[in-house]
Amino acid sequence: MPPKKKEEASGPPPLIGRMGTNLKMGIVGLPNVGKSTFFNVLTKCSAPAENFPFCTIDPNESRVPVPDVRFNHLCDHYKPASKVPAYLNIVDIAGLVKGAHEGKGLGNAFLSNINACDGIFHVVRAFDDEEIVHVEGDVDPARDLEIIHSELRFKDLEYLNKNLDGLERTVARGGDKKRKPEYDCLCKVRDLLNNNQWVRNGTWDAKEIEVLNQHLFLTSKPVIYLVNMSEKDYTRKKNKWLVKIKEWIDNNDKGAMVILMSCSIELKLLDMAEDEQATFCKESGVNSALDKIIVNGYKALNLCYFFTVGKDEVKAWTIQAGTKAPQAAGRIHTDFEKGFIMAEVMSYPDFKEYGSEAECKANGKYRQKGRDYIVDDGDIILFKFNAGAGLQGKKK
Ligand SMILES: Nc1ncnc2c1ncn2[C@@H]1O[C@H](COP(=O)(O)OP(=O)(O)OP(=O)(O)O)[C@@H](O)[C@H]1O
Ligand SMILES: [Mg+2]
Repeated sequence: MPPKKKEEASGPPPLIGRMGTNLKMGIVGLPNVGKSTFFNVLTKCSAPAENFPFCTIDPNESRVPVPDVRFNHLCDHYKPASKVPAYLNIVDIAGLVKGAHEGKGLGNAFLSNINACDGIFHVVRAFDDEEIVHVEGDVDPARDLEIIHSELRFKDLEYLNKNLDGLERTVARGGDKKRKPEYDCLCKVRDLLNNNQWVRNGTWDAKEIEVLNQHLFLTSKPVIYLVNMSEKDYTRKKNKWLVKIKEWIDNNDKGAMVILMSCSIELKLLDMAEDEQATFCKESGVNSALDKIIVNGYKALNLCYFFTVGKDEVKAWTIQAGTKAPQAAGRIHTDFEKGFIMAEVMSYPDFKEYGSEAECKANGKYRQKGRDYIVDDGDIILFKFNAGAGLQGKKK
Protein backbone atom coordinates (compact mmCIF):
# COMPACT_ATOMS: atom_id res chain seq x y z
CA MET A 1 0.00 0.00 0.00
CA PRO A 2 1.45 3.36 -0.97
CA PRO A 3 0.77 5.21 2.32
CA LYS A 4 2.69 2.56 4.23
CA LYS A 5 5.70 3.03 1.95
CA LYS A 6 5.69 6.74 2.65
CA GLU A 7 5.76 6.02 6.36
CA GLU A 8 8.67 3.64 5.90
CA ALA A 9 10.66 6.16 3.95
CA SER A 10 10.45 8.80 6.65
CA GLY A 11 11.06 6.24 9.39
CA PRO A 12 9.09 5.84 12.61
CA PRO A 13 8.60 8.82 14.93
CA PRO A 14 11.36 9.35 17.50
CA LEU A 15 10.89 7.45 20.71
CA ILE A 16 11.30 8.34 24.31
CA GLY A 17 14.09 6.28 25.82
CA ARG A 18 17.67 5.14 25.54
CA MET A 19 19.09 4.25 22.15
CA GLY A 20 20.77 0.93 21.62
CA THR A 21 19.99 -2.74 21.49
CA ASN A 22 21.03 -3.78 24.97
CA LEU A 23 17.76 -2.65 26.53
CA LYS A 24 16.12 -4.21 29.57
CA MET A 25 12.69 -4.85 31.01
CA GLY A 26 12.53 -4.49 34.80
CA ILE A 27 10.02 -6.40 36.91
CA VAL A 28 8.32 -3.91 39.22
CA GLY A 29 5.59 -4.21 41.84
CA LEU A 30 4.84 -4.26 45.57
CA PRO A 31 6.68 -6.82 47.72
CA ASN A 32 5.44 -10.41 47.68
CA VAL A 33 3.31 -10.15 44.54
CA GLY A 34 5.23 -12.83 42.61
CA LYS A 35 7.96 -10.85 40.85
CA SER A 36 10.79 -13.26 41.62
CA THR A 37 8.63 -16.28 40.94
CA PHE A 38 7.83 -14.76 37.55
CA PHE A 39 11.51 -14.02 36.96
CA ASN A 40 12.40 -17.60 37.90
CA VAL A 41 9.92 -19.28 35.64
CA LEU A 42 10.88 -16.90 32.88
CA THR A 43 14.57 -17.49 33.13
CA LYS A 44 14.31 -21.00 34.53
CA CYS A 45 17.01 -20.13 37.00
CA SER A 46 16.72 -19.84 40.73
CA ALA A 47 16.64 -16.33 42.10
CA PRO A 48 15.32 -16.66 45.66
CA ALA A 49 11.50 -16.50 45.74
CA GLU A 50 10.30 -16.89 49.27
CA ASN A 51 7.16 -16.06 51.12
CA PHE A 52 8.35 -12.94 52.83
CA PRO A 53 8.51 -9.34 51.70
CA PHE A 54 11.86 -8.01 50.43
CA CYS A 55 13.19 -11.46 49.72
CA THR A 56 14.96 -10.00 46.68
CA ILE A 57 17.71 -7.59 47.71
CA ASP A 58 20.02 -7.38 44.74
CA PRO A 59 18.52 -7.02 41.35
CA ASN A 60 18.88 -10.21 39.39
CA GLU A 61 19.46 -9.91 35.75
CA SER A 62 19.02 -12.52 33.11
CA ARG A 63 18.09 -12.92 29.50
CA VAL A 64 15.55 -15.12 27.84
CA PRO A 65 15.32 -16.23 24.22
CA VAL A 66 12.52 -14.56 22.28
CA PRO A 67 10.28 -17.35 20.98
CA ASP A 68 9.74 -17.12 17.23
CA VAL A 69 8.36 -19.68 14.79
CA ARG A 70 10.27 -17.93 11.99
CA PHE A 71 13.57 -18.60 13.74
CA ASN A 72 12.58 -22.24 14.31
CA HIS A 73 11.65 -22.63 10.65
CA LEU A 74 14.97 -21.16 9.48
CA CYS A 75 16.85 -23.52 11.81
CA ASP A 76 14.87 -26.50 10.47
CA HIS A 77 15.66 -25.40 6.94
CA TYR A 78 19.39 -24.66 7.26
CA LYS A 79 20.21 -27.15 10.05
CA PRO A 80 23.04 -24.86 11.16
CA ALA A 81 25.85 -25.80 13.52
CA SER A 82 25.01 -22.82 15.69
CA LYS A 83 21.60 -21.32 16.47
CA VAL A 84 21.40 -17.90 18.09
CA PRO A 85 17.95 -16.47 18.79
CA ALA A 86 17.21 -12.92 19.94
CA TYR A 87 17.19 -12.35 23.69
CA LEU A 88 15.16 -10.17 25.99
CA ASN A 89 17.05 -8.83 29.01
CA ILE A 90 15.07 -9.03 32.24
CA VAL A 91 15.84 -7.60 35.67
CA ASP A 92 14.11 -8.73 38.86
CA ILE A 93 13.81 -5.73 41.16
CA ALA A 94 12.92 -5.66 44.86
CA GLY A 95 9.41 -4.63 45.88
CA LEU A 96 8.47 -0.98 46.16
CA VAL A 97 6.27 0.20 49.01
CA LYS A 98 4.27 3.35 49.62
CA GLY A 99 6.77 6.08 50.47
CA ALA A 100 9.65 4.44 48.57
CA HIS A 101 10.44 7.78 46.93
CA GLU A 102 11.16 9.12 50.43
CA GLY A 103 13.35 6.13 51.22
CA LYS A 104 10.67 3.89 52.85
CA GLY A 105 11.06 0.11 52.60
CA LEU A 106 14.13 -0.51 50.55
CA GLY A 107 13.45 2.87 49.02
CA ASN A 108 15.57 4.89 46.72
CA ALA A 109 18.05 2.21 45.72
CA PHE A 110 15.26 0.30 44.02
CA LEU A 111 13.97 3.29 42.23
CA SER A 112 17.44 3.63 40.75
CA ASN A 113 17.29 -0.03 39.68
CA ILE A 114 14.14 0.85 37.78
CA ASN A 115 15.93 3.81 36.29
CA ALA A 116 18.52 1.46 34.79
CA CYS A 117 15.74 -0.39 32.92
CA ASP A 118 14.10 0.73 29.70
CA GLY A 119 10.67 -0.77 30.15
CA ILE A 120 8.58 -2.12 33.00
CA PHE A 121 6.73 -5.36 33.62
CA HIS A 122 4.38 -4.19 36.35
CA VAL A 123 3.33 -7.30 38.29
CA VAL A 124 0.14 -6.91 40.28
CA ARG A 125 -1.20 -9.47 42.73
CA ALA A 126 -4.72 -10.74 42.13
CA PHE A 127 -4.41 -14.03 44.02
CA ASP A 128 -5.75 -14.58 47.52
CA ASP A 129 -3.61 -16.55 49.90
CA GLU A 130 -3.66 -15.85 53.60
CA GLU A 131 -0.31 -17.48 54.01
CA ILE A 132 1.30 -14.93 51.75
CA VAL A 133 1.73 -11.60 53.48
CA HIS A 134 0.48 -8.51 51.69
CA VAL A 135 2.33 -5.37 52.79
CA GLU A 136 -0.91 -3.36 52.65
CA GLY A 137 -2.81 -5.95 54.72
CA ASP A 138 -5.15 -7.23 52.02
CA VAL A 139 -5.33 -7.94 48.30
CA ASP A 140 -6.52 -4.96 46.24
CA PRO A 141 -4.83 -4.69 42.84
CA ALA A 142 -6.29 -1.30 41.88
CA ARG A 143 -4.92 0.25 45.07
CA ASP A 144 -1.57 -1.45 44.47
CA LEU A 145 -1.41 -0.14 40.89
CA GLU A 146 -2.04 3.33 42.23
CA ILE A 147 0.73 3.00 44.84
CA ILE A 148 3.38 2.06 42.28
CA HIS A 149 2.08 4.61 39.79
CA SER A 150 2.35 7.34 42.43
CA GLU A 151 5.77 6.31 43.72
CA LEU A 152 7.30 6.51 40.26
CA ARG A 153 5.53 9.79 39.62
CA PHE A 154 6.72 11.27 42.94
CA LYS A 155 10.27 10.22 42.20
CA ASP A 156 10.11 11.92 38.80
CA LEU A 157 8.69 15.06 40.39
CA GLU A 158 11.47 15.14 42.95
CA TYR A 159 14.12 14.77 40.23
CA LEU A 160 12.34 17.28 38.03
CA ASN A 161 12.05 19.96 40.68
CA LYS A 162 15.77 19.74 41.38
CA ASN A 163 16.50 20.29 37.69
CA LEU A 164 13.87 22.93 37.17
CA ASP A 165 15.19 25.10 40.00
CA GLY A 166 18.50 25.62 38.23
CA LEU A 167 16.87 26.09 34.84
CA GLU A 168 14.42 28.57 36.20
CA ARG A 169 17.32 30.68 37.41
CA THR A 170 19.06 30.72 34.02
CA VAL A 171 16.02 30.87 31.74
CA ALA A 172 13.19 32.66 33.52
CA ARG A 173 15.32 35.07 35.51
CA GLY A 174 18.64 35.06 33.65
CA GLY A 175 17.07 35.40 30.19
CA ASP A 176 19.04 32.49 28.65
CA LYS A 177 17.08 31.89 25.42
CA LYS A 178 19.04 28.81 24.36
CA ARG A 179 17.67 26.69 27.15
CA LYS A 180 14.13 28.01 26.89
CA PRO A 181 12.81 25.00 24.89
CA GLU A 182 14.22 22.66 27.53
CA TYR A 183 12.66 24.74 30.28
CA ASP A 184 9.27 24.78 28.53
CA CYS A 185 9.39 21.04 27.99
CA LEU A 186 10.21 20.35 31.63
CA CYS A 187 7.41 22.68 32.75
CA LYS A 188 5.08 20.60 30.60
CA VAL A 189 6.40 17.48 32.35
CA ARG A 190 5.75 19.09 35.72
CA ASP A 191 2.16 19.92 34.79
CA LEU A 192 1.53 16.36 33.62
CA LEU A 193 3.01 14.80 36.74
CA ASN A 194 1.14 17.18 39.03
CA ASN A 195 -1.96 16.19 37.15
CA ASN A 196 -1.51 12.55 38.20
CA GLN A 197 -0.28 11.57 34.73
CA TRP A 198 2.83 9.89 33.46
CA VAL A 199 5.35 11.41 31.05
CA ARG A 200 4.51 8.57 28.68
CA ASN A 201 0.89 9.73 28.53
CA GLY A 202 1.84 13.17 27.16
CA THR A 203 1.97 14.21 23.50
CA TRP A 204 5.49 15.20 22.49
CA ASP A 205 7.12 16.50 19.35
CA ALA A 206 10.59 15.47 18.17
CA LYS A 207 12.34 18.41 19.86
CA GLU A 208 10.65 17.69 23.18
CA ILE A 209 11.57 14.04 22.91
CA GLU A 210 15.20 15.09 22.54
CA VAL A 211 14.87 16.91 25.87
CA LEU A 212 13.08 13.99 27.51
CA ASN A 213 15.84 11.67 26.37
CA GLN A 214 18.37 13.66 28.32
CA HIS A 215 16.38 12.95 31.47
CA LEU A 216 14.88 9.46 31.08
CA PHE A 217 12.03 9.85 33.52
CA LEU A 218 10.79 6.72 35.27
CA THR A 219 7.28 7.45 34.05
CA SER A 220 8.39 7.73 30.44
CA LYS A 221 9.17 4.01 30.26
CA PRO A 222 6.76 1.68 28.49
CA VAL A 223 4.76 -0.56 30.83
CA ILE A 224 3.14 -3.95 30.39
CA TYR A 225 0.82 -4.93 33.24
CA LEU A 226 0.98 -8.54 34.36
CA VAL A 227 -1.92 -9.72 36.50
CA ASN A 228 -0.78 -12.61 38.68
CA MET A 229 -3.77 -14.83 39.43
CA SER A 230 -4.34 -18.12 41.25
CA GLU A 231 -4.16 -21.32 39.28
CA LYS A 232 -7.91 -21.77 39.60
CA ASP A 233 -8.79 -18.28 38.37
CA TYR A 234 -6.34 -18.43 35.48
CA THR A 235 -7.79 -21.77 34.40
CA ARG A 236 -11.40 -20.56 34.51
CA LYS A 237 -10.34 -17.15 33.08
CA LYS A 238 -12.21 -15.32 35.82
CA ASN A 239 -11.04 -13.18 38.69
CA LYS A 240 -13.00 -10.85 40.90
CA TRP A 241 -10.52 -8.01 40.45
CA LEU A 242 -10.34 -7.89 36.68
CA VAL A 243 -13.06 -5.25 36.20
CA LYS A 244 -11.44 -2.95 38.76
CA ILE A 245 -7.99 -3.44 37.20
CA LYS A 246 -9.36 -2.62 33.76
CA GLU A 247 -11.10 0.43 35.14
CA TRP A 248 -7.89 1.66 36.74
CA ILE A 249 -5.91 1.14 33.55
CA ASP A 250 -8.57 2.85 31.41
CA ASN A 251 -8.49 5.84 33.74
CA ASN A 252 -4.74 6.06 34.22
CA ASP A 253 -2.97 4.37 31.34
CA LYS A 254 -5.46 3.97 28.53
CA GLY A 255 -4.47 1.52 25.85
CA ALA A 256 -1.69 -0.10 27.90
CA MET A 257 -1.16 -3.80 27.44
CA VAL A 258 -2.44 -6.12 30.17
CA ILE A 259 -1.51 -9.79 30.24
CA LEU A 260 -3.12 -12.29 32.57
CA MET A 261 -0.86 -14.93 34.05
CA SER A 262 -0.49 -17.27 36.96
CA CYS A 263 2.90 -17.82 38.47
CA SER A 264 1.68 -20.95 40.20
CA ILE A 265 0.57 -22.53 36.90
CA GLU A 266 3.85 -21.48 35.29
CA LEU A 267 5.76 -23.16 38.15
CA LYS A 268 3.72 -26.30 37.67
CA LEU A 269 4.39 -26.35 33.92
CA LEU A 270 8.08 -25.80 34.54
CA ASP A 271 8.23 -29.05 36.51
CA MET A 272 6.66 -31.09 33.74
CA ALA A 273 8.31 -32.87 30.85
CA GLU A 274 7.37 -31.49 27.43
CA ASP A 275 4.82 -34.17 26.54
CA GLU A 276 3.32 -34.00 30.01
CA GLN A 277 2.99 -30.25 29.57
CA ALA A 278 1.22 -30.64 26.25
CA THR A 279 -1.28 -33.11 27.72
CA PHE A 280 -1.91 -30.88 30.73
CA CYS A 281 -2.52 -27.82 28.54
CA LYS A 282 -4.84 -29.73 26.24
CA GLU A 283 -6.87 -31.24 29.04
CA SER A 284 -7.17 -28.10 31.16
CA GLY A 285 -7.50 -25.68 28.24
CA VAL A 286 -4.73 -23.62 29.79
CA ASN A 287 -1.67 -22.18 28.08
CA SER A 288 1.46 -20.63 29.48
CA ALA A 289 1.48 -16.83 29.17
CA LEU A 290 5.26 -16.58 29.06
CA ASP A 291 5.78 -16.50 25.29
CA LYS A 292 3.28 -13.70 24.91
CA ILE A 293 4.94 -11.79 27.74
CA ILE A 294 8.45 -12.12 26.29
CA VAL A 295 7.42 -11.20 22.73
CA ASN A 296 5.51 -8.15 23.90
CA GLY A 297 8.24 -7.08 26.31
CA TYR A 298 10.67 -7.11 23.41
CA LYS A 299 8.27 -5.09 21.26
CA ALA A 300 7.64 -2.61 24.05
CA LEU A 301 11.36 -1.78 23.95
CA ASN A 302 10.94 -0.97 20.24
CA LEU A 303 13.30 -3.76 19.29
CA CYS A 304 13.11 -6.12 16.35
CA TYR A 305 15.59 -8.35 14.53
CA PHE A 306 16.84 -9.50 11.19
CA PHE A 307 18.28 -12.92 10.45
CA THR A 308 21.52 -14.07 8.94
CA VAL A 309 21.34 -17.65 7.73
CA GLY A 310 23.59 -20.41 6.52
CA LYS A 311 24.94 -23.87 7.32
CA ASP A 312 27.25 -22.45 9.98
CA GLU A 313 24.79 -20.30 11.81
CA VAL A 314 21.25 -19.01 11.90
CA LYS A 315 21.24 -15.89 14.00
CA ALA A 316 18.76 -13.19 14.99
CA TRP A 317 20.37 -9.75 15.28
CA THR A 318 18.62 -7.29 17.53
CA ILE A 319 18.13 -3.76 16.19
CA GLN A 320 15.91 -0.85 17.11
CA ALA A 321 12.84 -0.68 14.88
CA GLY A 322 13.47 1.80 12.08
CA THR A 323 17.20 1.01 11.73
CA LYS A 324 18.63 1.48 8.23
CA ALA A 325 20.61 -1.23 6.42
CA PRO A 326 24.17 0.11 7.03
CA GLN A 327 23.60 0.51 10.78
CA ALA A 328 21.98 -2.93 10.91
CA ALA A 329 25.09 -4.28 9.17
CA GLY A 330 27.16 -2.50 11.81
CA ARG A 331 25.59 -4.77 14.44
CA ILE A 332 27.50 -7.66 12.87
CA HIS A 333 30.76 -5.80 12.48
CA THR A 334 31.76 -2.15 12.20
CA ASP A 335 33.49 -3.02 8.88
CA PHE A 336 30.13 -4.04 7.46
CA GLU A 337 28.83 -0.57 8.18
CA LYS A 338 31.93 1.35 7.08
CA GLY A 339 32.28 -0.55 3.81
CA PHE A 340 28.55 -1.07 3.22
CA ILE A 341 27.73 -1.75 -0.42
CA MET A 342 24.26 -3.28 -0.27
CA ALA A 343 21.95 -5.59 1.61
CA GLU A 344 20.58 -8.63 -0.18
CA VAL A 345 17.20 -9.19 1.40
CA MET A 346 14.54 -11.86 1.42
CA SER A 347 11.48 -11.09 3.49
CA TYR A 348 10.51 -13.95 5.77
CA PRO A 349 7.00 -14.36 4.26
CA ASP A 350 8.59 -14.68 0.79
CA PHE A 351 11.12 -17.22 2.06
CA LYS A 352 8.33 -19.22 3.68
CA GLU A 353 6.21 -19.08 0.54
CA TYR A 354 8.93 -19.98 -1.98
CA GLY A 355 10.69 -22.42 0.31
CA SER A 356 14.34 -21.62 -0.44
CA GLU A 357 16.85 -18.97 -1.38
CA ALA A 358 17.07 -20.32 -4.95
CA GLU A 359 13.29 -20.14 -5.42
CA CYS A 360 13.22 -16.62 -3.98
CA LYS A 361 15.89 -15.63 -6.51
CA ALA A 362 14.01 -17.29 -9.36
CA ASN A 363 10.86 -15.38 -8.44
CA GLY A 364 12.37 -11.95 -8.02
CA LYS A 365 12.08 -12.06 -4.24
CA TYR A 366 15.79 -11.73 -3.55
CA ARG A 367 16.11 -7.97 -3.48
CA GLN A 368 19.11 -5.70 -3.44
CA LYS A 369 18.69 -2.78 -1.06
CA GLY A 370 20.79 0.34 -0.56
CA ARG A 371 21.75 2.62 2.33
CA ASP A 372 18.28 4.03 2.85
CA TYR A 373 16.55 0.72 3.26
CA ILE A 374 14.85 0.42 6.62
CA VAL A 375 15.32 -3.13 7.82
CA ASP A 376 12.06 -4.91 8.46
CA ASP A 377 11.48 -7.29 11.35
CA GLY A 378 12.32 -10.83 10.22
CA ASP A 379 14.24 -9.85 7.07
CA ILE A 380 16.82 -12.43 6.00
CA ILE A 381 19.90 -10.48 4.98
CA LEU A 382 23.29 -10.98 3.39
CA PHE A 383 25.38 -7.82 3.54
CA LYS A 384 27.82 -7.01 0.76
CA PHE A 385 30.62 -4.79 1.92
CA ASN A 386 34.00 -3.52 0.88
CA ALA A 387 36.49 -5.03 3.32
CA GLY A 388 39.06 -2.36 2.48
CA ALA A 389 36.88 0.37 3.94
CA GLY A 390 37.26 -0.81 7.49
CA LEU A 391 39.80 -2.82 9.41
CA GLN A 392 41.21 -4.71 6.41
CA GLY A 393 39.73 -8.10 5.77
CA LYS A 394 38.48 -8.82 9.28
CA LYS A 395 34.94 -10.11 9.11
CA LYS A 396 34.00 -10.89 12.67
N1 LIG B 1 -0.18 -16.87 41.33
C1 LIG B 1 0.22 -17.21 42.55
N2 LIG B 1 -0.60 -17.93 43.36
C2 LIG B 1 -0.20 -18.29 44.58
N3 LIG B 1 0.99 -17.98 45.14
C3 LIG B 1 1.85 -17.25 44.40
C4 LIG B 1 1.51 -16.83 43.08
N4 LIG B 1 2.55 -16.11 42.59
C5 LIG B 1 3.50 -16.09 43.56
N5 LIG B 1 3.08 -16.77 44.65
C6 LIG B 1 3.82 -16.94 45.93
O1 LIG B 1 3.94 -15.66 46.52
C7 LIG B 1 5.14 -15.61 47.31
C8 LIG B 1 5.93 -14.36 46.97
O2 LIG B 1 6.48 -14.49 45.67
P1 LIG B 1 7.83 -13.78 45.22
O3 LIG B 1 8.95 -14.06 46.12
O4 LIG B 1 7.96 -14.14 43.79
O5 LIG B 1 7.38 -12.24 45.38
P2 LIG B 1 8.22 -10.91 45.05
O6 LIG B 1 7.23 -10.02 44.42
O7 LIG B 1 9.45 -11.23 44.33
O8 LIG B 1 8.53 -10.37 46.52
P3 LIG B 1 9.73 -9.38 47.00
O9 LIG B 1 9.34 -8.03 46.57
O10 LIG B 1 9.64 -9.56 48.46
O11 LIG B 1 10.99 -9.85 46.41
C9 LIG B 1 5.89 -16.90 47.03
O12 LIG B 1 5.62 -17.79 48.11
C10 LIG B 1 5.24 -17.42 45.76
O13 LIG B 1 5.29 -18.82 45.65
MG1 LIG C 1 11.39 -10.82 44.77
